[in-house]
Amino acid sequence: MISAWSADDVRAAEEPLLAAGAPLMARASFALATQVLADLRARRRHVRGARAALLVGAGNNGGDTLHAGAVLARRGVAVTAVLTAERVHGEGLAALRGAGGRVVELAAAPDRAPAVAAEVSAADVVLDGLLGIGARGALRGPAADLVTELTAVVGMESAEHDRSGSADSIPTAAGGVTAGAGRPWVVAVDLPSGIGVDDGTLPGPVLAADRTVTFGVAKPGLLLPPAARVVGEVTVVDIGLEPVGPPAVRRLEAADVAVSWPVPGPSDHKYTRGLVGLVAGTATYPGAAVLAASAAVRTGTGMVRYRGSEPVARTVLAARPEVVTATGRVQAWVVGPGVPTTRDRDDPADDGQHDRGRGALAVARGDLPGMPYGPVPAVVDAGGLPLLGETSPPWFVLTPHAGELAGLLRSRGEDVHRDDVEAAPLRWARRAHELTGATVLLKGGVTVVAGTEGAWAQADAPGWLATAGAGDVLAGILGTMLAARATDVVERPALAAEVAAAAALVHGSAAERANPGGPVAALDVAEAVPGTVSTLLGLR
Ligand SMILES: NC(=O)C1=CN([C@@H]2O[C@H](COP(=O)(O)OP(=O)(O)OC[C@H]3O[C@@H](n4cnc5c(N)ncnc54)[C@H](OP(=O)(O)O)[C@@H]3O)[C@@H](O)[C@H]2O)[C@@H](O)CC1
Ligand SMILES: Nc1ncnc2c1ncn2[C@@H]1O[C@H](COP(=O)(O)OP(=O)(O)O)[C@@H](O)[C@H]1O
Ligand SMILES: [K+]
Repeated sequence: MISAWSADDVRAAEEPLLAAGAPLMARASFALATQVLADLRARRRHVRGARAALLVGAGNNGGDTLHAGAVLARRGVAVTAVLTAERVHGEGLAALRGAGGRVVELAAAPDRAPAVAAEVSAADVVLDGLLGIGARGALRGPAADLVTELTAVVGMESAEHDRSGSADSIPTAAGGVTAGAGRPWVVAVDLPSGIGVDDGTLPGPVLAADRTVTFGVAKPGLLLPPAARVVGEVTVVDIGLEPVGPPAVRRLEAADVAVSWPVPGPSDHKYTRGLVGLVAGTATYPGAAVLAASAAVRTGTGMVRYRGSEPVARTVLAARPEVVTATGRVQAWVVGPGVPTTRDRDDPADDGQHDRGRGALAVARGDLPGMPYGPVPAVVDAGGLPLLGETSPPWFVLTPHAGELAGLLRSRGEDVHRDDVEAAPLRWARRAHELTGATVLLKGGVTVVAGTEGAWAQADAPGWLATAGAGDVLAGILGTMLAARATDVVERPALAAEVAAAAALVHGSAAERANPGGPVAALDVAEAVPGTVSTLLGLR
């Protein structure tokens, strides 16, 4: 698991260490320099003679960068520091000068930004030390001018990396092109300057990194979209920080999902494994029912009970003969894939699914006295979202994409559109959780989950997963995972968010497995789930 703490929590963790005289900046800058030297060695034969450009801001982030630059200069790297503020970290500057580094004072001559950017872009490696956790809002002044010029020269996309990463690395969510000749390797110091440290927003110009060397612990902005696209490979270096309190954002790794996977034992039978009830598909969208049912079956449910019109049920059974249409006990409901979003009960395209969906959600909420089958978790997707009541329990997991989330929020009085959600996914997922009470899984290239305790950000899927029906597959996977742990999820509401994050990991990993490095169809993703799960379980 990768855990990220807010800027305030990091400062609070630093305080006692600094008071005790711990050399945090020395540790941070030495680790940074060591990583930069390793990257240089990997990219060219000799470190000696390589050119490094340091982008230096007013604060300690610039201090880290200057100290690291001094280490590089002593190893024979030709180091130039571009100072974007009139006052920068004094000790760091003295160290760099003492090691033979060159200094360019951009703050004194801001109109030189284009010429300085051209020089910086000719370096082998650029260290972005303009802003760290002290960042407030978009980059301003000479730092903003320089980054704007640089992004025009070197581009906004970061380089492609090995997705597997190393033990202390977070695989990138970016993708993109390999940093080739003519484009410097960009290393962000603590974080790419100008990202929203705690919310992952991109309020202004940001130089996309190939690697981020972050100190002590990850910061939320490194995991969250859209900033997660510009962080490159994240390397967390230990400087002795131990934040107290829960992390703000977490990311599950495969091994985390493996340890909590419910593996059936000799005393299990289909009713103990969890039954999924599925209200999905209409005559207009029968495929969604097939996809969700296939995914639920392939994730290892005890049984799928399908609820829908007879022609759609026949289509589902033709694809998945394991599915049952008889009514009975259900441990988790999936409501809404392939169901139209209209609120009109008389819509002929509705096929009766709105009424079935409302009924299922009432059972899942535990609203029906005398009904023995609730409360149980529910996945509420697509056309199920408008069926929600004013408030929902946290064991309901809503699975909108950005457009659907904006619609849900508008229906509750927020003036928000798809673009707003895409610019600040965590903020709006949280808002939807506050307004509805439900756990909210917001789908996207990085999937964000907001629940009763903290948030999750999963970046497991290749871009190829952005294909019709992929969301229906996720709904089926999540339904099975919730059904298997139904009692726990209802009793411990925070668990719903963790299971949702785990489902996003399984979904993304299955997409990668279905056709590594190439296009996938939604049904192929469902078919790849059993193999994905056995590979995960091999990690136990
Ligand atoms: N504490 C420690 O010992 C350790 C700290 N460490 C390192 O320190 C970093 C945090 O350092 P920090 O607190 O000095 O803040 P930092 O991010 O460098 O910048 C603040 C400066 O930037 C300015 N500024 C703010 N927003 C701006 C904007 N949008 N555009 C332009 N300027 C802006 C702001 O000016 P102000 O807004 O206050 O006028 C202020 O001058 C941390 O990320 C890590 O790298 C490690 O070495 C471990 C040990
Ligand atoms: N750029 C991307 N990279 C990786 N996964 C993506 C990307 N865009 C979307 N996805 C994933 O693809 C799925 C699309 O779901 P959705 O939009 O509901 O499609 P549909 O309604 O057609 O099933 C989601 O799980 C989402 O997280
Ligand atoms: K930085």
